[in-house]
Amino acid sequence: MASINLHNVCLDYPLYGAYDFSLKRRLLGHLIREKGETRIIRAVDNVTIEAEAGTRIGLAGPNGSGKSTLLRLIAGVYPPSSGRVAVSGNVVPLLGLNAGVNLDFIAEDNIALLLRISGRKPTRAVLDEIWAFTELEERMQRLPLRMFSSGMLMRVLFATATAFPADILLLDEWLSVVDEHFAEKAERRLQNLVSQAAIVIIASHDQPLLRRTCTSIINLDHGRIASTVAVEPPSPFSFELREQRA
Ligand SMILES: Nc1ncnc2c1ncn2[C@@H]1O[C@H](COP(=O)(O)OP(=O)(O)OP(=O)(O)O)[C@@H](O)[C@H]1O
Repeated sequence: MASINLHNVCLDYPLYGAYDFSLKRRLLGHLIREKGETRIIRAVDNVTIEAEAGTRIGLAGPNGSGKSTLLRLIAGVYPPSSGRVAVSGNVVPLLGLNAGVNLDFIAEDNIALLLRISGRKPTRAVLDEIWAFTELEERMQRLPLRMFSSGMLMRVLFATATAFPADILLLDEWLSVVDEHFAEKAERRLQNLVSQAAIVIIASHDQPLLRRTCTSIINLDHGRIASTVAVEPPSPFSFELREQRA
């Protein structure tokens, strides 16, 4: 049974030498370093979330409020600095362009590697289906990912990550780099995957998307949960009204 339990979770990013970039500080060095200077950024601050099968959570909040970091914690990319993270079920994370690929490897090898990491066998049929979904030229399969544009790279990552259903689907806002045609096609495939997944967590600035897809929206602010809002399912009455008007 799929579940996610985060209990009082914090994530601190260490800032290695980040205070020494200014010229003044480089020249004056230790002389101007204030005592007790913070050398971390707390990106996620004391967050508790419980999700069971059927939960669809939207993560909202301004830039830098901790949405992506929270998704990475759930995906196991980062361990928490404190608190407890317990996730059960197979997780498909769609977390962005640099997630888990080697840009020097050719596209086909990257796809095979990503499939193996998620416990799937990269058979010829699976690889062909994924490549057909990308709509990229056949020959590009044998080119290193370094030669792909952002949108092309996203097509490859999206097609691979969504090739199989997931228990837990984690989505960061990332479809922005693909063109309109692929975005429409991707949203259809995504909605299909969302409907099959037990738990879905989406980080986005797109409120209508969150309201269409989620059962609740968590608003983050400086890494903390500022509020949690339940999303009302569209009432059958208003649907009937709309149908009658049409
Ligand atoms: N690798 C990193 N090293 C240091 N600090 C980081 C790192 N990644 C993110 N941060 C910091 O952590 C905080 C949260 O960032 P995060 O990317 O999780 O926010 P976000 O809500 O997803 O933002 P956006 O809406 O812009 O995507 C920010 O203050 C950011 O500067």
